[in-house]
Amino acid sequence: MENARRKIDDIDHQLVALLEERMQVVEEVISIKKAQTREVLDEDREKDVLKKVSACIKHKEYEPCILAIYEEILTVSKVYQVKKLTE
Ligand SMILES: C=C(O[C@@H]1C=C(C(=O)O)C=C[C@H]1O)C(=O)O
Repeated sequence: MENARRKIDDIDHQLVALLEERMQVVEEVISIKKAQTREVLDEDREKDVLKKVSACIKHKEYEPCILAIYEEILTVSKVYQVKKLTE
């Protein structure tokens, strides 16, 4: 059990770094949307993101789990953008 949990802790460490990196790019998107007065929601882009994510998944049995996580990432990304664009 300890060994498995150590592996999960290590993966979480990597995931957090990548999520922080993703949010930093979202900051760039916020600046562009502000400058171009564009909507936060871009449904076509979201469909494309989810399509690309699905295509990366090697173990198809994990697809529903990973897509559920991604739906949440997209939601949180939009909530953050709306907050930053309205404050
Ligand atoms: C980041 C963007 O804003 C929103 C959030 C997205 C994301 O986090 O990937 C994708 C599309 C948009 O609904 C974007 O437009 O690229």
